[in-house]
Amino acid sequence: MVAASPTPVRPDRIRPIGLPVIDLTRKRSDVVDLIVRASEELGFFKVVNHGVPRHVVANMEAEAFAFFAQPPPEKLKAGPPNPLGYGYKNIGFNGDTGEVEYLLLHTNQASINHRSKTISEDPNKFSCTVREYVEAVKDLAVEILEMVGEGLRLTDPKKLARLIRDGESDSVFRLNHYPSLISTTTTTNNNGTVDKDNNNNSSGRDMSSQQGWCNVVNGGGVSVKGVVGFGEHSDPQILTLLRSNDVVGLQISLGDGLWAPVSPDPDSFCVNVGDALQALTNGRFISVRHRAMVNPYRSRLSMVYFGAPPLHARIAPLPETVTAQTPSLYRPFTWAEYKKAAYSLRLSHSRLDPFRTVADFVDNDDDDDHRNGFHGLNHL
Ligand SMILES: C=C1C[C@]23C[C@@]1(O)CC[C@H]2[C@@]12CC[C@H](O)[C@@](C)(C(=O)O1)[C@H]2[C@@H]3C(=O)O
Ligand SMILES: O=C(O)CCC(=O)C(=O)O
Ligand SMILES: [Fe+2]
Repeated sequence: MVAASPTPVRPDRIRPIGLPVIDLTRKRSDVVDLIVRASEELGFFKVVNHGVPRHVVANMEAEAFAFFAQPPPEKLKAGPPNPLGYGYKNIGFNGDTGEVEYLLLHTNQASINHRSKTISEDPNKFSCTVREYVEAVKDLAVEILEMVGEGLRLTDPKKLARLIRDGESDSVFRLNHYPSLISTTTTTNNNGTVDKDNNNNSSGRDMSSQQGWCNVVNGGGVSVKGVVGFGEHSDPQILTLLRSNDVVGLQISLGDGLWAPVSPDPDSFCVNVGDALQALTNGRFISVRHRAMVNPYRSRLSMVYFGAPPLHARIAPLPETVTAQTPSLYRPFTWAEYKKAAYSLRLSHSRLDPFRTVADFVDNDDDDDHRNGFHGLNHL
């Protein structure tokens, strides 16, 4: 019997492109235009001079690194994720995995206080640090959404921002740690002497396995290997604000197997349009597909705020985005309904498709057809 040859996987290609960086201290009307343009064209931009105090970010980063540096038994006390809590390698409930460990928290203060008890030996300090960070980043997300409201010329320009400002908002906060592939690295410190960096692979797992490796062709057309930390997906919420340390890893999908690396800048925030904002804008803004790769040499830490509406909030295309030429693409749904559907699907799935008004094409089965332009018929 002849063994079937494996289906060839088209290698992903890396295409470095200039991604939008928006200085929030520029003239407001310019900032509004730049935000709208980036959200329409890519669903992604970076913001600088954002006003989130440096010490707030530094304190959060220190707490996160301290947590992940602990031995596995200590970290496991904060798990398993339900989906909140400490998780390691498993993402969601449907078999997705990645070379990542994480803490997923609800931004509700009672929930943070409760979770902190299993996360830190000084739960008060941990919960205060998270509260300060989440408040500051939420204010930034509110500011951006108010500008989106202005840019879209909404009759109530603050309508979008109110969804995440609401005391009952279902926003979540995630700390992702991508240990480097080597457990001990040597670096040269300021004195010119050599340091051993043991903070890198503290997950206690065997990182030598080749699972999760994929072929990647870089800009010069040379095939290199990359390890996926957090696989391709879009974020379900309204707006995501991500800050990472100065280690490269985040990539934005340009479609067709092309990936744009995001250069790391600890002083900026990356902003992703999420699925809910794509629906609210009737498809005018794009919910960006992205992924995170593991850096072979240095551990990467990302701190991610996902701004979401309250569970009972109704999501439907805003009337200002629906015209005779651009009829409503999505049926109304509540955030609770959307979240439930999201958790029933795999990470890479197109979660908005089942909410489209028109009979459409989706490919939410487990093969790789969506990468080849094949689509199956959706609920007719
Ligand atoms: C596989 C899954 C993990 C996820 C829930 C889901 O079923 C599909 C979406 C995933 C995602 C991506 C963005 C955020 O990191 C996240 C918290 C979210 O809201 O949707 C995760 C979910 C998760 O890890 O629990
Ligand atoms: O860590 C990153 O850079 C990406 C993480 C991410 O996309 C997520 O947590 O949803
Ligand atoms: Fe994401």
